Amino acid sequence: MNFSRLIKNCSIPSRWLLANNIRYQSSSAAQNLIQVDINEETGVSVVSLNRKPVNSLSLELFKDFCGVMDDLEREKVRGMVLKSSCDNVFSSGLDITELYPNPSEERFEAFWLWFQESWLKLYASSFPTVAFVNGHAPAGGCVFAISCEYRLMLPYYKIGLNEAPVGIVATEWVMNSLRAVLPGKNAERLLTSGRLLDTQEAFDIGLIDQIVNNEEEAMARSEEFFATFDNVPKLARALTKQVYRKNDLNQLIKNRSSDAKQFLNHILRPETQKIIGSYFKSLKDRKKD
Ligand SMILES: CC/C=C\C/C=C\CCC/C=C/CC(=O)SCCNC(=O)CCNC(=O)[C@H](O)C(C)(C)COP(=O)(O)OP(=O)(O)OC[C@H]1O[C@@H](n2cnc3c(N)ncnc32)[C@H](O)[C@@H]1OP(=O)(O)O
Repeated sequence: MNFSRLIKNCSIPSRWLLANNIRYQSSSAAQNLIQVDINEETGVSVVSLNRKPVNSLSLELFKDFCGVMDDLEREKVRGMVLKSSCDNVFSSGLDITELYPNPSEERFEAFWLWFQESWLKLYASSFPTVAFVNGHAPAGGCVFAISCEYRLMLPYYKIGLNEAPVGIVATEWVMNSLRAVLPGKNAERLLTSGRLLDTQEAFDIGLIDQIVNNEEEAMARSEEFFATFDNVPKLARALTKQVYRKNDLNQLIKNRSSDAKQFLNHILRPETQKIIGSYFKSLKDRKKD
């Protein structure tokens, strides 16, 4: 695969307003990896990640997610609630089988570029976004949540960026998304310790905005959040958000290719493969105990 062509096809245009230049083709219509439900009355769209059993994030899921985001931009939805349709898990993060054992360069580059693209589309979406964290949200799952504008979470689950203990160094755009939600000191501690916080701890440090007890409450709180923008012209709101987030977006847009190469080099290092391998084995072994 020609890497520079792939980058070009995936690139956000220089205006960095999001792009319809990626031709979206559902990679997995039969698998239905993302479910979308638009409420015609309220204009709110509920997007459910649906890759059983734990919403691990694969290349196909990222592609489908980008397609859904393009559709919602075209539909001019009033707001989006991102949730999971898996029991107890919002998303278990990147699909470890995309990282281990020794992924092919071609697959990995495509995987990483669609991950970047998913983040760009979510982080710069013109419509307001709420993450309803209705299950555990480690690593890449937390990245999805912190890229939204508002976070609601059910009690007794875990959220955080546990990349470091898994042998992965979070990339700068992920760190920037966290810094946008948490004051510097707490963000750095969360990243360097890789600690997963329970719902109450996440609320106490401001990683999530509200604790909700069920989906009904989550939808009511989301509606309240969307209503705060009802008297704001849509374009002014969208541009304000995008200009506010411009530095974070540009950091990735300018470095997409090197970001992907750096991550691939890091993942393919024998020491990294060894750490991810034993982590993955421990996940599997947990079940046998
Ligand atoms: C130089 C470097 C530059 C840049 C680096 C950049 C960036 C980083 C930015 C983002 C990076 C993210 C990295 C990741 O996301 S790595 C993934 C990390 N995820 C985790 O650590 C979570 C692992 N999973 C769990 O803890 C539990 O599964 C969970 C609590 C989510 C759910 O528990 P539950 O008991 O309900 O289910 P399980 O029995 O554990 O799981 C069911 C089966 O699913 C498999 N599984 C779980 N998670 C994953 C995964 N992430 N990928 C693939 N497979 C996964 C699990 O093994 C079970 O499989 P079977 O045993 O049934 O075969």
